Amino acid sequence: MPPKAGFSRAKNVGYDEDDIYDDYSEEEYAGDGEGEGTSEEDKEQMAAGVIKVREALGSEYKVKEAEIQDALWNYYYDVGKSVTFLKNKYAPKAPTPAKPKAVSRFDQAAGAADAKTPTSTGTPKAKAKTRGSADGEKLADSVEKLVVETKVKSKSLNVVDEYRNCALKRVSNFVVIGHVDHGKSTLMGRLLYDLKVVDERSVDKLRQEAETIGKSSFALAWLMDQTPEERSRGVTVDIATVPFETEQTSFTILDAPGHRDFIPNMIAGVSQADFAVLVVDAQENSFQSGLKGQTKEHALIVRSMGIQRLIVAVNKMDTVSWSKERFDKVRQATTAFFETASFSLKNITFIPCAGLTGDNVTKRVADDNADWYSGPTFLEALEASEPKARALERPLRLTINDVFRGSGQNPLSISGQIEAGTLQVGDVVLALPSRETATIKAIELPDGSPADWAVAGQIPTLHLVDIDAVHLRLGDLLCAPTAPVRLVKSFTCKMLAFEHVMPQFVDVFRGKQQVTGLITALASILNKNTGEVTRRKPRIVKPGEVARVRIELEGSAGLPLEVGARIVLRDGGRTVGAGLLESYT
Ligand SMILES: Nc1nc2c(ncn2[C@@H]2O[C@H](COP(=O)(O)OP(=O)(O)OP(=O)(O)O)[C@@H](O)[C@H]2O)c(=O)[nH]1
Repeated sequence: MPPKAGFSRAKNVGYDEDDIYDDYSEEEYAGDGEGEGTSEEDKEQMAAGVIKVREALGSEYKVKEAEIQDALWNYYYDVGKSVTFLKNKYAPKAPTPAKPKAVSRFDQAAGAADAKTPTSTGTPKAKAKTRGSADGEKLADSVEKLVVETKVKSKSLNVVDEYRNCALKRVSNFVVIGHVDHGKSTLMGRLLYDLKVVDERSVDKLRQEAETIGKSSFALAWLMDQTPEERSRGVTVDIATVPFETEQTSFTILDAPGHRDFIPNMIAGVSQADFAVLVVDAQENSFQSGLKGQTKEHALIVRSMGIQRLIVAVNKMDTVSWSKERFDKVRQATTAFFETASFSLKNITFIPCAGLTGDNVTKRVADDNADWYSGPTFLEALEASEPKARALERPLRLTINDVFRGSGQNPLSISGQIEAGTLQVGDVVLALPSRETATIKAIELPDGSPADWAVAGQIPTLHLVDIDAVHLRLGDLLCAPTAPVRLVKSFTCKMLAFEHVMPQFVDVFRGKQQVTGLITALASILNKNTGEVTRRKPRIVKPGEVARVRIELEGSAGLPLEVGARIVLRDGGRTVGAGLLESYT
């Protein structure tokens, strides 16, 4: 629907019109000459829209009529998008505790550094003063003083040397993506079963449980989907991280849900992966619905999050009698799409397999109809996938996947992937966005063994002290307090558009962290391969185009972002684009 005349675009989007509309004459912007007032049709649509939005919001949300109108106008009378936007903006607040908000220890430390006082945890400073420092400078002194307060002893190891001198197995993490029901969990369950990661008794138990609810084929999938909620619904609702080992490699599976409602979880999984396994159902009808659904969306997200290597498991081959023709068709149809999504075909391996029967998963397919296939098994393709280079020398960055209460000795634990740098017992880490510090009391590796240190690529469990659980949430970032990540409120990114993109509201995701933002300016369209500017100040970005856009985040918190960070933009439950942060202010 075209922009409607009679409302001032600038009134609720808050950007400088000149930035965007420089290229366009007044007439062009005003559409086809209906700029003088609101038409009857507009008024009717607006009135009907307001009623529908009010209904959808219910009595919980106290939103003024003018705000609803603004939202409807901004989203061209799309009720769904307006409701999502208003719900995000006016989510009912939890009752605030009577106690005034404590200043985080990080801010206290920053304040202390500013004041150059010798004590690290002295009286909280005025907010304005602490903020400046909390954004990254002058912290080293204060943080060192915080370390002194902890009772956890550090061995002060040179972790990079320790790592280089020990013969650790290669670490490789992969995300499993694909349309709902194409068999992701079953394939992973089969892999774990055949590699004897799970014992026969547990599988028998799951089989019996599955049979009692008449879904015996789900037993293998349940090895991956462990929570009771997931079992009763038969879908995966969060990222399951499951470690397993082969002779050469310590793998971690990041099993992401296929439903579109859970795409934010998938984004979080993808941002931690070295490569991706895309599971595609070989059957014609399912394959086609996947192409219209999450098969494409997931593959695009994966590519825009910087993943180059893809294993395409053409699954359920048993249901198509291991037909070479069917396999070739799936390969052809997906290859065409991968090329447009800027994948390099040399990095893509297609494997025909059947997770349910186990054929071509860890052992070669026995079916005579599959004589035509002489390529690798799924497991061999996993082994052949090189993990990304690890940034060991950079400051610590770890995204939290899980926060939980461990044993009595370890009342607060987190797990997550170290994206960059190293850590060791006794280290003080800074949590963002809470700006609280914590001390690492103990480290556990994915196989449950204790460790003195861990490095980029690994997904350790950290037992923490000197912090309260309220300061740590899924998706938060732990970083080196001496080199903190900035909480960014506006930035420029290079974005691949999945849908038409204009100046509009979007949900900005950094992994699982999410903040509402506004695309305030479309600066230019770029050549996909060279990055050169091909057009300045476009009015709209079309699906498949790469553009440089400016985004302002709402609220005061911001997102912890650095140059090179990958972000995903969603709107009303759809992924509209994904990008790479180029600069921020
Ligand atoms: N015949 C056959 N059925 C399979 C195969 N793999 C999975 N299935 C069946 O397909 C259905 C869906 O499998 P899941 O593994 O739960 O699919 P999923 O992609 O993990 O689904 P979500 O977790 O909801 O995203 C189940 O009934 C499986 O038993 C296969 O290789 N052959």
